[in-house]
Amino acid sequence: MEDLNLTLNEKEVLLFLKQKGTASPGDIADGTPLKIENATQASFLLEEKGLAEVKDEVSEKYRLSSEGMQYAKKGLPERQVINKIDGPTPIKDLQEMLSPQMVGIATGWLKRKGWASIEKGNIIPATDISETDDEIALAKLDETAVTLEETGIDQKVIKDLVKRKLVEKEETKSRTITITAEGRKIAASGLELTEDITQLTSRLLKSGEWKNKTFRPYNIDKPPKRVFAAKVHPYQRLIDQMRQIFLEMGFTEIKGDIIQSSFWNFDALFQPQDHPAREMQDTFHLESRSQLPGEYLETVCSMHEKGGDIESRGWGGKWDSDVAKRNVLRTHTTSVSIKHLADNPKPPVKAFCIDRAYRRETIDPTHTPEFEQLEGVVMDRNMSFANLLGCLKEFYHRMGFENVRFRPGYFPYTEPSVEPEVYIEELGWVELGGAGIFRKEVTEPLGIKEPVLAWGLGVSRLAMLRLGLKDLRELYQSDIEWLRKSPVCKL
Ligand SMILES: N[C@@H](Cc1ccccc1)C(=O)O
Repeated sequence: MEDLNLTLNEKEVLLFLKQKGTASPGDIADGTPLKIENATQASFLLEEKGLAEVKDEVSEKYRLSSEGMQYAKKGLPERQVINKIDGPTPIKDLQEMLSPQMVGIATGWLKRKGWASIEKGNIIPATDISETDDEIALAKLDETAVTLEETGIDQKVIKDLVKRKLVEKEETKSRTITITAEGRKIAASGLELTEDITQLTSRLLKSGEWKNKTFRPYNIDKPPKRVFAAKVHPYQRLIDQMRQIFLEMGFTEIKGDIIQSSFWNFDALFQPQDHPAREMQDTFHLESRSQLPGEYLETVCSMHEKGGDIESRGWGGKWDSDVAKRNVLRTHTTSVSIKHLADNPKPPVKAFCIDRAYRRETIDPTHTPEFEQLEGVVMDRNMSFANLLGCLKEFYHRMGFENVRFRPGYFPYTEPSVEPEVYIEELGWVELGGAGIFRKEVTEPLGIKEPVLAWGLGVSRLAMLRLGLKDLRELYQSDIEWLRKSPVCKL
């Protein structure tokens, strides 16, 4: 006998079917020790092995509605009307005899069936008013549901009766299991109601029971379940790669608070207090307030109001320290850079920060209110604009972008300012952030004497390009199929 590894339940079902040929799961449950669920499950397994066939059918049954029951007894409204008259009769008289409602229903059908015509408020009966199919059908039905085959009623006739709400349709699902020729062969080949042992237990060994048991052999043809190895999220992998590049270029990683005072997020960066980026619609403002760093208050205030002691006119107007105290979710990681510089005003400083920033953006395929930035600063004697461009170029080269260029840009805190762009096949030049040399208006009030190169690069943009995504949101949604498909590396 071919080894089919039948379970005890499958054997039960097969032996039952051997006698009955065809049975429902209910029949099997009645005739074996199995529950309906187990009988069903075993039947499907038998089907997979070609020993049985499972068939699901929906059968339609019909029964009279309560209205239908009444008419089956007294006749359809049109029949009741026609029975009451033997010549032209005023509708009004009929309405009194029966009911206005009944006559209302009847008139339509009288016309449709050609049993009567209606003229000037009179019903004039026709000569031939023989029994119609719907009446015959009505007489055959009652409150127990039956199939059309059982009654011989025509499909079209029953449909009309259902539409008239005189008959109700009931759908019942039924499942039958039929043994196949192969199944019969197996069932007849001395099938025993014992189950193969799949696990050898210490109990079986100690008692010696194992000697009389049959063991299920290994099935080496069965395809194993796919396993998915754990891996680092592709976005995290890219972030780690960027981090690694800056570390290798001799930078130190810095971290800062997500909640920043407006002072560090805006004022220390010489952003005027009436700058539109500070508005509610662009920035997440918090109710809490921060203490301001006393040592820089006067210098920053003076820089904003009149340009401090340097050759600058400042923004003019009054600088309000209460505005600077307001907390925000950092709108850029530049707040982390500037605080780090204030804390470390002596050269050299070479630091980067790769972290989240927050802006009030309407979410769409290219905007999310949370996103990552790659921020960096270099402060040292004789640092030049050329050093800045070289540094960024080097980073992008190491990321695998060959063509890098810089377009003039504007930020309130840098001069000159540029926007680095990389060239992507199919897309052309893609802008990837901002960079520049911090203005004296930024560095002076914090006691920084050397030039500072600074940049803030978009990380998620770069990730979209590298991972071939059309929608930024995929980076944050953990779509399991996408994650499984994304390669760990490309060769
Ligand atoms: N903070 C800027 C980027 C930037 C950082 C540093 C210098 C110049 C520009 C931004 O978020 O877009």
